[in-house]
Amino acid sequence: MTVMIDGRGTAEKIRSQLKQKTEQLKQQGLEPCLAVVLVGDDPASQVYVRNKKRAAEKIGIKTKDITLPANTTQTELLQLIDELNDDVTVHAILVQMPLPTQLDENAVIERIDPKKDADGLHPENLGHLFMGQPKALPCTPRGIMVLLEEYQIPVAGKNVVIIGRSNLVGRPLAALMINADATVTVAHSKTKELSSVASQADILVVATGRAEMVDETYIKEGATVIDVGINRLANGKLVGDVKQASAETKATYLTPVPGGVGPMTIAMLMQQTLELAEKSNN
Ligand SMILES: Nc1nc2c(c(=O)[nH]1)N[C@@H](CN(C=O)c1ccc(C(=O)N[C@@H](CCC(=O)O)C(=O)O)cc1)CN2
Ligand SMILES: [Mg+2]
Repeated sequence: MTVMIDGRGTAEKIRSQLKQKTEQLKQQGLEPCLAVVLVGDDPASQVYVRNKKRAAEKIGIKTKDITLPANTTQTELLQLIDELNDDVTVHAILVQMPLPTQLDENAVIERIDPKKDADGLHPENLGHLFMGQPKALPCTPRGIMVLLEEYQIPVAGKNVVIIGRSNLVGRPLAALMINADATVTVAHSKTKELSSVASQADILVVATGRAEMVDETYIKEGATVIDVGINRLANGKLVGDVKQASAETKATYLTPVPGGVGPMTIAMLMQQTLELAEKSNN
């Protein structure tokens, strides 16, 4: 029997707690505000940004919405970020990724004031995380840790294999897992004998961006499998990086797609916005 981890339900529970928290902050005269920056017209990004604004609105977090054309220059985007950094009414800044190819994502992230880093992706915040003293955290990895906690799945001393080494998921998740006393392997496209490496995992996290790449041959009997992938097939169906039916023959816990990790990313973004607002002096 596989327990399906309910990310949607967990995210909803967190959001209702955050709503109360927001009301308290407002009573204290603090109006939390998240700046949401979207460059270009990538349809998936438009959906994610809309969902983020909707989540903020439901919780009572104000958003400052900025949509820029696809041909925006690096100078223009950096100037916008400088303005948001200087705006005392803005507590958190989010730049939706990916950016159009003419823009340098790392330089953009680096320009955000680390104290307003809603996504926790600024090198200074990643540095704190890797030193075991986290401040702002990347939202998807944080959401994964919260789901494991929610389902009381122990991490300390466990073998964790993460497939994928992105700055958004794999690398920061490795740091969070190390900080939680796991034994961590980060595998990727150049890893030899990948299915054999993966099948050592008590907790297998898959963030490859390759639809249904992982089947039961990658999974140890009784493992927890966290599927970070979101892939839309030609027939319109949304699938993860894990073949779900096949994983269910082995996994004890499994995150579905949709309704697993995705909704937690947005809930964590909301939580971080409130935390940054609270830590600010305005
Ligand atoms: N600045 C950022 N850019 C990107 C991030 C991020 O955390 N910060 N992550 C991804 C996209 N993303 C948020 O931005 C995101 C992706 C998916 C979901 C989600 O809830 N997915 C649903 C399915 C939604 C659908 O139908 O398409 C689910 O899994 O249930 C939330 C956030 C890249 N860019
Ligand atoms: Mg680029």
